Amino acid sequence: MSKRPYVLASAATSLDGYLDDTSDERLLLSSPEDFERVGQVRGGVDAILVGANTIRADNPRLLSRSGPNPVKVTITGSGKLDPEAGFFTTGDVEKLVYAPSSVARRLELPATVVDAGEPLDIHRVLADLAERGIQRLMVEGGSAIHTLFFTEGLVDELQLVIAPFFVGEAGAPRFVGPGSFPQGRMLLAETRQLGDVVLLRYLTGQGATDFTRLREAAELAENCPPSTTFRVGSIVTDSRNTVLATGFSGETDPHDHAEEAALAKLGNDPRLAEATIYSSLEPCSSRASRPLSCTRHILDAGIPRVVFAWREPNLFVDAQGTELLRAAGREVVEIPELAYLVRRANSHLPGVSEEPTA
Ligand SMILES: NC(=O)C1=CN([C@@H]2O[C@H](COP(=O)(O)OP(=O)(O)OC[C@H]3O[C@@H](n4cnc5c(N)ncnc54)[C@H](OP(=O)(O)O)[C@@H]3O)[C@@H](O)[C@H]2O)C=CC1
Ligand SMILES: Nc1c(N[C@@H]2O[C@H](COP(=O)(O)O)[C@@H](O)[C@H]2O)[nH]c(=O)[nH]c1=O
Repeated sequence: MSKRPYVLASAATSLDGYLDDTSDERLLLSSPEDFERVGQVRGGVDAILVGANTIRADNPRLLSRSGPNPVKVTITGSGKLDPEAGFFTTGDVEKLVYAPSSVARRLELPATVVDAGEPLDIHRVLADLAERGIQRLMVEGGSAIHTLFFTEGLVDELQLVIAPFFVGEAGAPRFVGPGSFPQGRMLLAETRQLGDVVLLRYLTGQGATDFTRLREAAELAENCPPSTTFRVGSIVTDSRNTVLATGFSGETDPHDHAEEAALAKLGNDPRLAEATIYSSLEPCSSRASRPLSCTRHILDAGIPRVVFAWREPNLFVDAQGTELLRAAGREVVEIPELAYLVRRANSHLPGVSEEPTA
């Protein structure tokens, strides 16, 4: 399977599940606080995708409110896009238009037009985005686009905002249309009130797997003996999410780190070439008590994916595990929503409490 970006679907709906009404005016569903949040989420992704109809209906600019502006992406079957639309004229960023081969050939727009196959193949679009260095893609809709991404099983995370009113118009676009959607319940990772709307953050697929396994890894730290350094838990899984080994700080010796303890149980296991290592704390990059850091152990074991919750604060050393792993081409996923569990397990350390401000 070809690589694709992490896909974050984002939508605001009415109580009865509509994305918009039937008027020509764009319907504001989000509260001011939520529009601010959406602007910040845009600043944290590499690219943002909307369907051609949303460009025609809303004339969005798709700019961030903090951080760099993301690359703008759209897909079209007809090629009917106005070169004067805000999508093309705002933001000093690359604009990508994916179209079927027959349309891409003749399309002239102030953007990079990409042939996406005949008919357009959404998997090919995502593989191309990954090749262009897009690791995190925000998909803002509309209805046809959300339906396509969900029914193709291409969503890792959904950020759904519910506005406190009804639309009630049969012709208005729903969040998604009919289709064959992935089965099973998504994992509710967060709820948040923003003014008079509520944000529901769901994880699916790999996102849900990572969240669940990392929480289990963090809970393993409860086994650590009393310590004057970090209390960490780690789990190594294979490509099918089967647990290969677990470890925690101080497991067999007071100097053991969690990742080191887990990896010591696996030797040169060939399954490590497709494994994921979960560690509640970012893997260490230098050590006083042992010659090899956990980052070095992970690199030497050939593990391609690392998932952690809490960036190592510079209490003892200048931590660079994430940077070193990424520089070596390893995928590093940070899930800061679970960092509170790790801070709680380490509240014996100076300046650390469950709250992020400490
Ligand atoms: N509340 C919210 O969060 C949001 C609301 N919206 C609302 O959603 C509505 C738009 O939704 P909708 O009408 O469903 O349109 P979309 O924005 O989902 O765009 C649909 C268009 O995308 C292109 N497309 C989709 N799938 C394919 C495919 N497989 N191959 C080729 N092209 C494809 C087609 O473009 P073409 O026609 O050019 O061939 C199609 O008409 C608007 O009213 C907008 O305001 C939009 C985003 C967010
Ligand atoms: N109406 C609506 C959304 N609409 C989305 O925002 C896009 C326009 O953003 P901008 O470029 O900043 O003008 C629009 O095209 C659509 O994708 N989003 C939301 O979070 N909440 C809302 O209520």
